[in-house]
Amino acid sequence: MEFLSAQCAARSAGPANTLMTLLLSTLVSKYCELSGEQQWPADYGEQLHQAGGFKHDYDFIVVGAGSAGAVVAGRLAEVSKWRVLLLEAGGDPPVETEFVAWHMATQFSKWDWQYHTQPNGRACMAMRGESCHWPRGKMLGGTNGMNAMIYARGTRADFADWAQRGNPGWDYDDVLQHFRKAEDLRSTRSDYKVGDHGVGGPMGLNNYVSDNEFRSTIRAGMQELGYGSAPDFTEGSYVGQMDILGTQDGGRRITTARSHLRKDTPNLHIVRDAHVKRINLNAKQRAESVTFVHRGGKEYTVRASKEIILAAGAIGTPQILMLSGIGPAEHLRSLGLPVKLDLPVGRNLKDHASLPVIFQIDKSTARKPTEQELVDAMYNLLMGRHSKLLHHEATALTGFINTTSLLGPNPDIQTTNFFSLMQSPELRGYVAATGFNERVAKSILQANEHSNTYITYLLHLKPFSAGSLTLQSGDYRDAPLIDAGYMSDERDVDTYIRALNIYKRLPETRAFSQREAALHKLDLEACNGLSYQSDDYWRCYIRHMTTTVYHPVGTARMGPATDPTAVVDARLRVHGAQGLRVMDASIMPDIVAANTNAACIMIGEKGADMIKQDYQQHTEL
Ligand SMILES: Cc1cc2nc3c(=O)[nH]c(=O)nc-3n(C[C@H](O)[C@H](O)[C@H](O)COP(=O)(O)OP(=O)(O)OC[C@H]3O[C@@H](n4cnc5c(N)ncnc54)[C@H](O)[C@@H]3O)c2cc1C
Repeated sequence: MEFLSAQCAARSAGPANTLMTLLLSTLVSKYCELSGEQQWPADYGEQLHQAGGFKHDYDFIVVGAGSAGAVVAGRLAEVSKWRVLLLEAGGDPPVETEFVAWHMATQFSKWDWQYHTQPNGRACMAMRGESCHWPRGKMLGGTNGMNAMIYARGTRADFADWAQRGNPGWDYDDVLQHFRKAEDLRSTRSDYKVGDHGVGGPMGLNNYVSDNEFRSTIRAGMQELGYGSAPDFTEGSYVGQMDILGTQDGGRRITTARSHLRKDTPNLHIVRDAHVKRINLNAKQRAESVTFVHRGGKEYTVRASKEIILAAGAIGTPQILMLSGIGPAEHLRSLGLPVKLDLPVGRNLKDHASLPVIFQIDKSTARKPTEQELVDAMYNLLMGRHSKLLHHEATALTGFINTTSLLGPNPDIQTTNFFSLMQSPELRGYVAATGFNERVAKSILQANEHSNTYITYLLHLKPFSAGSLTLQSGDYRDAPLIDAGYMSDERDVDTYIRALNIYKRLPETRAFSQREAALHKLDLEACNGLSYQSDDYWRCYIRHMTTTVYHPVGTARMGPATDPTAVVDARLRVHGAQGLRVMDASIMPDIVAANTNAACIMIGEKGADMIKQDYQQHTEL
């Protein structure tokens, strides 16, 4: 009572203040329940800290608890006689990672590695310093903890290409069983053909919760342009607009840390805040141990009797390999690092670029979100009711189109959609997180000043352009140098021009004109003098507005020993080394024509199965 009186001087004879106090303490305890330490497996780091060292060696050490690494560690630990150690540089995920509406909230926080690309005058030119921000998750669950959760496997053609490059066992029909092993399709819609998706696996998949009716405008507008809808994207041989599946259920995110790391696994030790510096190879190139820094202080070296598996992602894995002396010899020598194995680590970096196309809509009917709506959303969430925070406006609907042929089976552009009410805080958040320079940020927000806004992001699915990743020093704390490579091949610019010429016609459709849609002309200093919407204008627009859609892959590419671009073989073993494998986005021979998380989960499942086969172990649950 005293507390309330002091805060708001409410006159209460007693019962009102008592109830108010009860309400506040209920809200606080519900909030604390949303995300607590008890949800995750124990941190072995405390025991390590107390003991000052490890009590024994491990059979397997997995580096990185991300989309693939958590799967690998969880699956290996199913063999109860194996001792498995999982080292993760981050800690437990924050509460915002739980709910889909906050999927961008961890960017630029301590749960994000916060990488940036090198400016190169070809792309990212409307960003501050002409550099794109590349967020990567630093937590249990890795980037799966901060991603937009879209679940799409990739096309049959993607995996046929992987196999044809000399990687037996990676054709679509081979990898399908590993996708399905992880999957638990929870959607009750009739869209999904029985048997196409796995059921009963650990990773829950469902359609996003969304009541945003603008989805039907997008579907109708695209239909008028000749691009219809599709029920599912199982093999990627579909094109169309579809309500995609997500690694979430009812608006709550599911990461591989949640799906694959079980709390009651005594033979799996997980150490958080364990920043791996290097893998130590002996004279016979056998990976013997891992050296890491715990909690920013004490350094430990821990031995693996069987294998070490690197799953630190497309940036972390090549960095650790190079710091361990595995990489391009000349580059390592230039930094004074020892050369153990001369391999093209860090080359062949591929990413999906993303290009926002901005429309003003609903000029006469636009409205601002109210504070009351935000409060209601939080209150409903805490009370376990239907809440806007469980909605995913951005990606509930996704489109895949082929820009060269309306009927072409393999898409070259994917779209995700972002609808904002007038003067929306979400749009301001997006502009800040993407890192647009001041002039362009202001110009984007102008589109939202007096109207609602619709942004469609054009993702270029099969880029020819490739970049590279190198070290800036031999210090493990220094972020690597990233040349994203975007638009270094003119064919990628041409694909984008074709896509822009399709999407610029949306306002002409009946569906969009009913919503008073107009393409928003951005204030791009370098492009303003060019004829608006000409190919030259679009070229300039592309080079300025291109940013990442966060899918880097390929920096430790899979391929046979005869392939001079390959780092690991088809069983994911590092060429020339023993007891060392890579299992994460780095191994992709080429980027899949879909969001990359599903393929990373599959790589983790397949990689763990290959290890079990090699040691002739079967899963014991
Ligand atoms: C904002 C955003 C949105 C995205 N949206 C989608 C989407 O909707 N759908 C989709 O399919 N994909 C999406 N992606 C991409 C997808 O999430 C990634 O491709 C995938 O998570 C990569 O998995 P990984 O296992 O290779 O690496 P990660 O999941 O990044 O795991 C690597 C782990 O290793 C740890 N690590 C790194 N270095 C070290 C070190 N030195 N020592 C110890 N630990 C280390 C990291 O902290 C991390 O936990 C998105 C990505 C981002 C950033």
